Amino acid sequence: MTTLHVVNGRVLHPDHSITESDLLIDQASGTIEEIGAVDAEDADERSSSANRTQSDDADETLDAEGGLVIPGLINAHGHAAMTLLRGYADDKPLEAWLQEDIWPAEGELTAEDIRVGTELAAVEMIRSGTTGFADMYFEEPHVAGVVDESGLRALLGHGFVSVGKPEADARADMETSVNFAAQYDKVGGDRISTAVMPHSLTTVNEALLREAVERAREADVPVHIHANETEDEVDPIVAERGVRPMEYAEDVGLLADGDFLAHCVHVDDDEIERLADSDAAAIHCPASNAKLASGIAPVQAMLDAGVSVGLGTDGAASNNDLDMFDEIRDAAMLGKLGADDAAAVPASAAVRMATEGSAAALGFDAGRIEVGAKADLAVVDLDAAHLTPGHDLVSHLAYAASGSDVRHTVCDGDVLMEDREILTLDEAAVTERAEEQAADLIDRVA
Ligand SMILES: CSC[C@H]1O[C@@H](n2cnc3c(O)ncnc32)[C@H](O)[C@@H]1O
Ligand SMILES: [Zn+2]
Repeated sequence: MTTLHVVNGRVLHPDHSITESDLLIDQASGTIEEIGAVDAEDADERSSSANRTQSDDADETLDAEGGLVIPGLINAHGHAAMTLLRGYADDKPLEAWLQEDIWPAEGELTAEDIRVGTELAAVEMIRSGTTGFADMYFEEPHVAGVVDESGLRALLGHGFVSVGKPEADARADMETSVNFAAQYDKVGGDRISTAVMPHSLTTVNEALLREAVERAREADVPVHIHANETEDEVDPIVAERGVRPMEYAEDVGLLADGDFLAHCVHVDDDEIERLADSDAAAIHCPASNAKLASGIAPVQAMLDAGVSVGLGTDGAASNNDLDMFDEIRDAAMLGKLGADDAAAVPASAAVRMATEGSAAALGFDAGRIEVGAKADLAVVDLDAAHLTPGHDLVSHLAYAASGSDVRHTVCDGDVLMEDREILTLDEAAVTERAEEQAADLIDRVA
């Protein structure tokens, strides 16, 4: 058994208590084997040696001295390759942003753009302590290649739309989504899983939506979709069908175990109850919802009702970064504003959303530091002025820390970043290539 020892740090446990503990990780299974109390003499000896050393029995050691070992953050909704469109179109509401800027640019995307944009996203995520993500986009086999190479964990799907397309093209798009999900689920291990991904309740027609859901059930994969993001998305459903979107979603077969719905901003009490009574999860995207002025999701009400809630950045073009620490803070801040209650969405709840909540939504056996769970974790360097004094480290995670405080990132028992150096991707080459590829894309759009 090859092992990774994470030593000398403090560990954030699932109940949010914190102890000085070491972790023993089995790299073959990628799981946490032991969480041990620290032997003081051992700790002194180890901290004086190199950061990650080959010990006598050939195991690796990762030094977390002065750091807090937390579950790797999980970005449960996004469009990774949209990093290439970061800052390309800002300060517009969703519909205008998509129609006037984003969709025309996406019309020019090549598979290579998507590969490069996803690599850029992977660098950004690893750097900021994100170990797992969901991706709804195009050319997903190329996204899977980047996931494989980067060492991250991901749930991937081809997003499809039917509006504005001939029926045959829309059907082919849906087939691509179903086929990708069926072929790539758990391909080469358990770091890659999939879902069928209709874009939204309003951009896919009812017949194709029903069929896609049925096909997802046959393939034994979940469905991921945007829902109730703006009022403009809710109103036509109410006008045409006389029911609100969550009732329509249930009617087409959605809200089953494993399904997850991005945004859920404009949900009324009945819809919150439907979500709570279902086994589906809502993915809160506070920064994107704020930037596009879509609204403030009733997150505390959803949590109170028992809805399973995860956290996501959405794409980098509506955020404009993939730092989940920002997202945690935004969830807490906007949760309070939305509920008009400073006690709403406390630090602990926001951190849980980005860890256990997102893991549960995506079906990852991660999001918690516990024996038997996947060894997906980040070490946050606490030795910084903005994280001093250390009265309450969960408060710091939510309100004071940022992605740049992450020192090490580990996924599936493998070290992806050590001492702020990414080991699985060449960061300088990725960013340089992304700059060129983005410029080339914009030239093609013009
Ligand atoms: C069909 S692949 C995914 C599709 O979604 C677009 N998108 C990005 N952000 C949002 C959002 O906040 N709401 C709805 N759709 C969004 C993305 O540009 C792709 O076209
Ligand atoms: Zn989205």
